[in-house]
Amino acid sequence: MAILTIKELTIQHQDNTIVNNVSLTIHKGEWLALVGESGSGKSVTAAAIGGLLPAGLKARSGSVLLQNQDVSRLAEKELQQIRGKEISYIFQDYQGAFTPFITIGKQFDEMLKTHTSMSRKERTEYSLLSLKNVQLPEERVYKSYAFQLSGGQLQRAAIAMAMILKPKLLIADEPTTALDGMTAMNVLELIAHLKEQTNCAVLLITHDLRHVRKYADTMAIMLRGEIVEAGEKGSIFGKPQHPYTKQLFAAIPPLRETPSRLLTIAEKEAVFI
Ligand SMILES: Nc1ncnc2c1ncn2[C@@H]1O[C@H](COP(=O)(O)OP(=O)(O)OP(=O)(O)O)[C@@H](O)[C@H]1O
Repeated sequence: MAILTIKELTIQHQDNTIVNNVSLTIHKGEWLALVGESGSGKSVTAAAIGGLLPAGLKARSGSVLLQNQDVSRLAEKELQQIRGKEISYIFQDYQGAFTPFITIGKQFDEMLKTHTSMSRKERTEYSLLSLKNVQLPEERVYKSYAFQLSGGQLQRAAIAMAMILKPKLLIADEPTTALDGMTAMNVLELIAHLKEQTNCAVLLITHDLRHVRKYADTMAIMLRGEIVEAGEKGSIFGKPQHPYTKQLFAAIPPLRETPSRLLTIAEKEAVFI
């Protein structure tokens, strides 16, 4: 079942076309990786899905269907209902997921208060459970402010919050770029685990082809605002068609020459393919 269908989406900034005629489909439980050079329009496309286009950018044509609902036609108030509940985002800037001077617990509570009819007790219990589910010390994190947590902990908390309402689609825009290799792997493992638990669809924007190789089912490659190639990960890695895709794969560094005994298990797993 298709969860997200983007049809011929074109986004403009003044007279510049930023995203040109982009079409994409992601099915229930599917993990799609969107890759491509910097500035190719990946984040703008992702932002358009939830109606989060920055000021000055405008969808000129096309549609964004969440199942059968065209979310590109919705007013901001309706979009607010959908964001968090049906479509959730996590970003590279995990600090930005939380308001600095409100405890993490209070922010979880507000989210549940806005979107569910849970009682206060249920909300607290469910928030604690969600934090525990992402392997955080739930009582402590619940009472903490964002600045009291490490980067890895904060990204886990951001993921827990993004998943708390069991969205149909999780959009992860370079969620590991600001994290060290080991923490990045753990965060992706966590997303994979939550995806298994909820069977949500995942749209992952990344520059790291190791992560695509390991986690994605399908992939799409963007170049200068257009999708130049899309399909099953295996067939694209096995037989890339577009010259840009070939160039992208050719740029993957060869296996590190570090003696294997010096690599930790996580690093071994993370070695470029
Ligand atoms: N608010 C804005 N106003 C004008 N142009 C913008 C704005 N936001 C993004 N752009 C332009 O849109 C284009 C696509 O940007 P986008 O952030 O989607 O690229 P990207 O593929 O996600 O890049 P990266 O991998 O570096 O994050 C870029 O040329 C960028 O300069």
